[in-house]
Amino acid sequence: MSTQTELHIDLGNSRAKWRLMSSGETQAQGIAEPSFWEGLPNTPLIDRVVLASVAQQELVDGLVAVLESRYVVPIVQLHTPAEHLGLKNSYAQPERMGIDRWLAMLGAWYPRQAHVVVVDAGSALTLDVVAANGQHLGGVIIPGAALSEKALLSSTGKVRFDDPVAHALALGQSTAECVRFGIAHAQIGAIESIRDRHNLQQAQWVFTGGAGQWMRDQLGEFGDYEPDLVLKGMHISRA
Ligand SMILES: Nc1ncnc2c1ncn2[C@@H]1O[C@H](COP(=O)(O)OP(=O)(O)O)[C@@H](O)[C@H]1O
Ligand SMILES: CC(C)(COP(=O)(O)O)[C@@H](O)C(=O)NCCC(=O)O
Ligand SMILES: [K+]
Repeated sequence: MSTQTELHIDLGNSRAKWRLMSSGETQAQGIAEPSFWEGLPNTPLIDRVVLASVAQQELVDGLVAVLESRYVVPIVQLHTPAEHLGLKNSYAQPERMGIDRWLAMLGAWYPRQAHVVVVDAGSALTLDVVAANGQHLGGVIIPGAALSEKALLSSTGKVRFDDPVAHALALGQSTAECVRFGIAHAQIGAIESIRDRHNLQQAQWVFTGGAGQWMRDQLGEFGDYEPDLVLKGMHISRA
C-alpha cells in the first residue's frame, strides 16, 4: 500500500468526485463542480494526483490546468487495461472501455470475488456483469435520466414544462409527469429486463452514481449502494 498522499479524482461527464488518500486512509473527500472546479481540497501536501476521466477533452484539460497550478505534483492518468488483479476485460480494445466502469467493477468484484452486477447511474446508466472468476461477461450503456430528458426536449417542439415533478413509476397526467414517469420506467425497466433476461437475480448487485440510491430503492432495495465505488476501485488498483 502506498504510504504517500494521493489525491484520487473520478471525473465523470457531470462532475468530479475526489478523495485524499494517505496510507490507505481517507483524509478528506468531496465533489468538485466543473464550473470553476470549486470544491477541490486546499492542501499543498500531496505527492501525486491520480485521475480517472471519461469526460470530454476540454473538461479534462481545464481540470488538469487547475490541478497543475494548485498542486505542482505529477498527475497520473489511468487507462483501462485488459486485465488487472484477476479482473479480465471482455473488450477486444480494452482501452476503449470507460475507466469509471472498469474501476467500479474492480471496486465491486475484488472484495467479493463473486458473481457481481455493477450499476452506475450517472450521466449515463451503465450495467456490467462480472463472473465470480473475474471475467467481464458484458454490459450496457444507456442514457441516464437527465440525458434522456435533454434528448427529448432538444428534439421536440412541444415537450416543455417547468413543474419540478419527481421521477416515479406511475402514469402521468401532464407533460411533466408523462416525461419524468416515462424516463423513470425506462431506467428501472431496463435494469429489470436485463436482470430477468440474463438470469442475474442471484448475483450480488452493487449500485453507485448520482442516482444509484434512487435506483436501488425503486428496484426493491436489493443489493448494496456504494457511492464511492469508482474511487474504491481506484484505491484497490493503486494498492
Ligand atoms: N439525488 C439524486 N437523485 C437522482 N439523480 C441524481 C441525484 N443526484 C444527482 N443525480 C444525477 O446523477 C448524475 C450525476 O451523477 P454522477 O455519478 O456524479 O455522474 P457522472 O459520473 O456522469 O459525473 C446527474 O445526471 C444527476 O442528474
Ligand atoms: C459509459 C460512460 C459514458 C459512463 O460515463 P458517466 O455516466 O459515468 O459519466 C463512460 O464510461 C464512457 O465514456 N465509456 C466509454 C465507452 C465504453 O465504455 O465502451
Ligand atoms: K455511469
